[in-house]
Amino acid sequence: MVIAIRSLQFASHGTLDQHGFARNRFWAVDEDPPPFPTNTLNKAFVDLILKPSEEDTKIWPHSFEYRLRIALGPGGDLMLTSRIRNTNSDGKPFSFTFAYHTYFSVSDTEFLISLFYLFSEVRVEGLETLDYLDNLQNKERFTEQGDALTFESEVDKIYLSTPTKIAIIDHEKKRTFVLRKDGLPDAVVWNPWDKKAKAMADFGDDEYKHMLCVEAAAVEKAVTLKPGEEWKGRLELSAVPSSYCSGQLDPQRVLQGS
Ligand SMILES: O=P(O)(O)OC[C@H]1O[C@@H](O)[C@H](O)[C@@H](O)[C@@H]1O
Repeated sequence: MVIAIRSLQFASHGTLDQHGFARNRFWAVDEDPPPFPTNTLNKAFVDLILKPSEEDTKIWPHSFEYRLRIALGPGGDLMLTSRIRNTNSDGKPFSFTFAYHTYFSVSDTEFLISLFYLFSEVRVEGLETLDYLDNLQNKERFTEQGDALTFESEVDKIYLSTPTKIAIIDHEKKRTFVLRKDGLPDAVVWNPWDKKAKAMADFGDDEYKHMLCVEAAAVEKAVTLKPGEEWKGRLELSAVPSSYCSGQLDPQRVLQGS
């Protein structure tokens, strides 16, 4: 799994370059972060901080502190907590969009034809029937139809008002990634598929078959902070064993399970 932080802008949803600048900067270790409102039992964590450089303020004229805690739970769960504070001294608010750009390694996103039926090895559950903005169609709004999401071509969608829990079910690997999120109402689902993969310099031609991006995000409505205000966006990722019988998956177990 690969994670990049897209802030203070998701993709082209703003005035900055694609995905903003936070992901391309060197972060410092935050030796003395302000306490978290709720204490976690996780002992394995690192706190990082990003403050704008002079160059950054030329492209985004605001002062901020972006704190990121990366924590590992005892079972291998990964917890990412971002805290962004407006430290402007000129009294000005600022707005930003955000996404945790999480790439998941999956067995095969393509449809396989088995002897008796057509099925996909990889499905996403939790987003069915929701509205989404389609990045491939000028961010037009549509409503998802049907059951869990499967993949047979390029996809680049921003699902809106999503539940706090989303599952990526990998039949072949018998593994489910569970995303739990807080403060991040949207979810981006992205796979470049074959043509775009070939056109991307940092992406292998066939890698689209074995990856899927499902990203906890705040895109449709930008977050606005007045000076002194802080925003928090949290993502928890776990990988749990999953199986299915007779080709049928039990989505309720995945979505309602712990
Ligand atoms: O290659 P990048 O800049 O990390 O972006 C990859 C993709 O990331 C997705 O999150 C976006 O929705 C896509 O539009 C974008 O192409």
